[in-house]
Amino acid sequence: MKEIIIATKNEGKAKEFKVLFERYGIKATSLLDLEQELPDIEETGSTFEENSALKSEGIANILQIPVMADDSGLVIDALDGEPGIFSARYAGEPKDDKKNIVKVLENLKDVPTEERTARFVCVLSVSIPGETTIFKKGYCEGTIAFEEKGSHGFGYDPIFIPDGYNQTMAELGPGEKNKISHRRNAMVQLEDWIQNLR
Ligand SMILES: O=c1nc[nH]c2c1ncn2[C@H]1C[C@H](O)[C@@H](COP(=O)(O)OP(=O)(O)OP(=O)(O)O)O1
Ligand SMILES: [Mg+2]
Repeated sequence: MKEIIIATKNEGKAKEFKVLFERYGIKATSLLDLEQELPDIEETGSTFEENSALKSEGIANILQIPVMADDSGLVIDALDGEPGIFSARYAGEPKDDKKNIVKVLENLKDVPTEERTARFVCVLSVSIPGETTIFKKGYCEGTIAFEEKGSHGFGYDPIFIPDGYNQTMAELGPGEKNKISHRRNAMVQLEDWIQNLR
């Protein structure tokens, strides 16, 4: 079976990539699956693209094989785009999904439904040693709920209601999420590259 390394230590992402790549007959291996302990890469960039490239290039340079990375986050209009690239550590270190959700709900407590628009953003980067890194960006539009609901997924899924639904991403579950997510929307743009993977 063909294999791709995903430079992530996020269990939720790793799980989704396994399912998304399985459809193409490819095994997605995350850093959580590797015996070799790889360094935590500091996300010091100022864009999703820069941070994704730091991860894919950093790990590709060490392993000397093709590596994909995902830098993603939640962009909320009423918060001028926050938490954005700071989504993982919005409520401080160490990163904590639950505290991040509490902080978003608190910041939006006086914001009415029609002004709670937001989108998930995912930038995928693929780095092959000796080649230029390629990027694909996917979005998922929605609104921020007034309370958390649902137990599937990870991160901000319990407070994100995708457009066209009246349940949160965490209520919808993986089958539906993998049809409409920002991650899926970025991945479909990589299909040609994926087909040529050896
Ligand atoms: O589908 C999603 N559903 C809910 N929340 C999500 C999603 N996608 C990204 N997010 C949130 C989680 C985290 O707060 C941040 C990603 O931060 P990001 O740096 O890309 O990932 P991370 O540090 O968790 O793992 P890693 O860098 O090892 O891939 O955006
Ligand atoms: Mg990260």
